[in-house]
Amino acid sequence: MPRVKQICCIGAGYVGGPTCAVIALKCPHIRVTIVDLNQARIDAWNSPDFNLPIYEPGLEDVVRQARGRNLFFSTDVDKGIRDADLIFVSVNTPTKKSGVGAGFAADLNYVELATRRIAATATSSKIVVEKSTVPCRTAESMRTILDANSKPNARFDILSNPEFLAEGTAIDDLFAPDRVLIGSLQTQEGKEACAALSEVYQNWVPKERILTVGLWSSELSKLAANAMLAQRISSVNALSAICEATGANIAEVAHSIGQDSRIGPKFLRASVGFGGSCFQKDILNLVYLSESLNLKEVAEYWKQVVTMNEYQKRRFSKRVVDTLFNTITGKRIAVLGFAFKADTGDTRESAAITLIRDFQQERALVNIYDPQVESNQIWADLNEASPDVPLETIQRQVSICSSALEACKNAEAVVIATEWAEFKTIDWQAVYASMNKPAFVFDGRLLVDADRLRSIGFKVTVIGRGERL
Ligand SMILES: NC(=O)C1=CN([C@@H]2O[C@H](COP(=O)(O)OP(=O)(O)OC[C@H]3O[C@@H](n4cnc5c(N)ncnc54)[C@H](O)[C@@H]3O)[C@@H](O)[C@H]2O)C=CC1
Ligand SMILES: O=C(O)[C@H]1O[C@H](OP(=O)(O)OP(=O)(O)OC[C@H]2O[C@@H](n3ccc(=O)[nH]c3=O)[C@H](O)[C@@H]2O)[C@H](O)[C@@H](O)[C@@H]1O
Repeated sequence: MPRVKQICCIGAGYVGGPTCAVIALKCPHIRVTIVDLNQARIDAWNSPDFNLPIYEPGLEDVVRQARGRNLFFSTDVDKGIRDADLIFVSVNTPTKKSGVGAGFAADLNYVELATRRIAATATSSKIVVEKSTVPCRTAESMRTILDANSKPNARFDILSNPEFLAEGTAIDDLFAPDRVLIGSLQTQEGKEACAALSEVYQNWVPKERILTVGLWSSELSKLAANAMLAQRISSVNALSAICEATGANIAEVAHSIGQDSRIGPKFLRASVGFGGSCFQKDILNLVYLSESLNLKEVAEYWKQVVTMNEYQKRRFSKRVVDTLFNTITGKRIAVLGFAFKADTGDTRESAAITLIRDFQQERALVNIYDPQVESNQIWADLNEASPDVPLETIQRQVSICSSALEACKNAEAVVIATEWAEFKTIDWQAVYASMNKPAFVFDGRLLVDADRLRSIGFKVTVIGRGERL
């Protein structure tokens, strides 16, 4: 198998952009072109002042070093495909909104369109790599489409190479991944294609961290990893409810169980609920797969992880209402953080959206502050969350603020929805002085020093702690 010289990545999103920018940085001998149908997105990747379409610590530096050298962004999808010997398919795979499997199955329309485009355009042999998260055996459908539509002389090898980066730490994750997973058919050609992709990663990833497995194992491992990570959060959040009812402290419980080396300390932080574009979507995908395989009990088991997450969000907003004397009508609530986690501007499935919708339904006034999320994104998300409420009505109830201090002014309560580091160092004394009394803080992220805030005068409620205000 010849060495990979040109890579094309279809999809310039949160995964395709950072992943292939890092490949370009680490492999100066490979020409990497990232293509997308979305002109605005490509323009942003190409912007002279590096005003990139996604916020990710360290990303700008990578793009500055590689762009124009061996990293290119383009809307010319066909040229990208034609020139490449290896093509990543890194398009979105959202949950289906209608038709068979609506609400559970992955919408593979974008993967199919990209695959058809490859078949229609390629005039020489290619390695096609599934980077998107897809249901088990998607590679088989891709093969059928490619075989039925390919031009003479074009032969395709299909690999699965799921991505495990987390937003906010994408560049660190890509520089030093726990593992790179490559799935291939166990044929001679499949193994050679796998070796060619492995060689690309070996430019910076130690060989022992590159795992090569069968195609179906690789596809399923991605869904399984996300399901198990989300399951840990739902487990710890379920325990947080018990803590609140008993006086135990979830931070102490998580620390105690995490010291067991079989459990480990990571990913045990109780929260207002997990968000992000993938956990819920991938679990629902696993639920759908299990149901299609007639594995009803397995489907129910995984579904409970999502059910618990919904319960956690509801439980938190109810606690806010209960604590504020059973009504928040006409009261001003400052929500600090709108992104689904810190260090990203991404709001997909953010718990903050559900909380704010609940507060709107209770007819509260809401002030929002987030250091990275753009106002138009916040309005779009709130509009989508309450499709029956006109945007003008939402905008009469909700204000977007440019600092935490501004958001908290004249508020009855502060709700911490995202764990941005800057919320730890707010001038809480000044916040207290500017709020109505009694001034409440609801910490949904185990972020603040509750005792210090109480000494200032705040009444503090922390997720997973049931003690006095
Ligand atoms: N966001 C994340 O942190 C992670 C996402 N994933 C998976 O990676 C995949 C991509 O996710 P994101 O990058 O977040 O999605 P995204 O929505 O940010 O980006 C996907 C891009 O693909 C483009 N696209 C769609 N169809 C196309 C076509 N036929 N030709 C050219 N461009 C096309 C869209 O315009 C969009 O810019 C999904 O399957 C997701 O589950 C995996 C690991 C992490
Ligand atoms: O497939 C994907 O999209 C990615 O999904 C997650 O990454 P991401 O969603 O970007 O971010 P996480 O750090 O996993 O956080 C997800 C959500 O869980 C929450 N969380 C995380 C950890 C924790 O202990 N508690 C907790 O509530 C976060 O605040 C956030 O809302 C996985 O961590 C990645 O490995 C995976 O590649």
